[in-house]
Amino acid sequence: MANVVVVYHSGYGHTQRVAQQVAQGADAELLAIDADGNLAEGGWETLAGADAIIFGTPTYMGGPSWQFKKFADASSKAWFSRGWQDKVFGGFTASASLNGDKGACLIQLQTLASQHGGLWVSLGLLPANGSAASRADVNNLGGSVGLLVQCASDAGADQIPAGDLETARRYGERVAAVAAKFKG
Ligand SMILES: Cc1cc2nc3c(=O)[nH]c(=O)nc-3n(C[C@H](O)[C@H](O)[C@H](O)COP(=O)(O)O)c2cc1C
Repeated sequence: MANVVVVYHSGYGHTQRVAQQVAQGADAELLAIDADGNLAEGGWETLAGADAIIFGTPTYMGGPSWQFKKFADASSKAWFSRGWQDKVFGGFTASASLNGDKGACLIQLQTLASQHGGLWVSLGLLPANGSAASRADVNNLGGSVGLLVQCASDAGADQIPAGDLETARRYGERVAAVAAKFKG
């Protein structure tokens, strides 16, 4: 079994709930980036030992939160030593609007993984985009690069649509399965 770590920032709990779903699917360890953009003691060592790393951030102003970006910039230490080379990577983001520029945010996560020489895992699920589709369906937002989650701006994390939560769980499963294949 692969060792998967979900490292995420969440300002108001939405991304945290998604991270929990992804971690459940992947049987992964959760690693929070705090409100100052830092990891708890031992966090970098945990990431160094991972077979797969899944990045999570809310979309703020069309990109990752500044706390996530601080983490991303701090990961340049691992970049210098190629510490994350050939690890498996995935990523997700949550935002309030149906579109909300989540795609632009995900591309930044994919680029971060690529800077590290990682192997990016796509969402791998067909979109539910027929006329009968609803927000209770898996991949109703029609993502492909990674996991997209939407929750209304006045709704709490407990109101994230069921379809998005199930999509999150399945994406976690997929990243873990890919990582296990590479581990052999
Ligand atoms: C500073 C800020 C910027 C935001 N920018 C966007 C945005 O660009 N697109 C969008 O759809 N939602 C945006 N939102 C809404 C959040 O993405 C959304 O509420 C998300 O669920 C918050 O996740 P969190 O609770 O994990 O922080 C923004 C919220 C904040 C506080």
